[in-house]
Amino acid sequence: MNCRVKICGITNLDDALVACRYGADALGFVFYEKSPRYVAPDVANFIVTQLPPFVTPVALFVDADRSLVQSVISGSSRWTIQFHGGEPESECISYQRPYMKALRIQQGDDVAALVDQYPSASAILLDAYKAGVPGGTGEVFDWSLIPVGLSKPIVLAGGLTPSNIEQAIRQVKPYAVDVSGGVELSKGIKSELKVQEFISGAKCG
Ligand SMILES: O=C(O)c1ccccc1NCC(=O)[C@H](O)[C@H](O)COP(=O)(O)O
Repeated sequence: MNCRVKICGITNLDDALVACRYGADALGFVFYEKSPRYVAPDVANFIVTQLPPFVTPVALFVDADRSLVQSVISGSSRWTIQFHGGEPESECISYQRPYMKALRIQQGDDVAALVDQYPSASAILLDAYKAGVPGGTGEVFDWSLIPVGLSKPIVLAGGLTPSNIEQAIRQVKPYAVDVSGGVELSKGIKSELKVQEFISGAKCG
């Protein structure tokens, strides 16, 4: 299948290097202080200096202050940004960095129309909607809501695990997949075995 893989919720160097060793294409760092996967900007920027080439670090924000976004991305030219709140396109584009916009999908959504609101995005991440929780919910949404022929590359997220990743890729055919809770031992700490199984399922399944 050879789908690209982003491992999100990286909080420490060991987990970052394990994910890279098994073939992760991107690593996500959560700069949302209410998250159990929050990582301090200086820790994340240190981890970025240790990453091998061709692995993209992704800085995840939820309706963050401009000063926070600027301070994180000024630490490395390698950062791609993931906006996981209600940020409009005008805000996302204003940092002049490649970005993904996360959309939290629920029944009744017109996914194509939502995607079309972000013509400047590199990709759109589709995650499960859960009231009061901006992300990392561990919940799967109804993949049949995703139409074929969307205008942007799609990163599928939400409740993915080593057990459902092959089915997800077969059904949705996304550009990439994104996982956090499904490869954890505990919140913010990754399981080497689950990371290995997940990436192998996404790339070889
Ligand atoms: O992971 C978090 O704690 C988080 C908090 C606030 C906003 C987004 C968050 N994570 C976003 C991600 O990119 C997750 O990978 C995505 O939501 C899927 O999470 P999961 O269902 O646990 O795989």
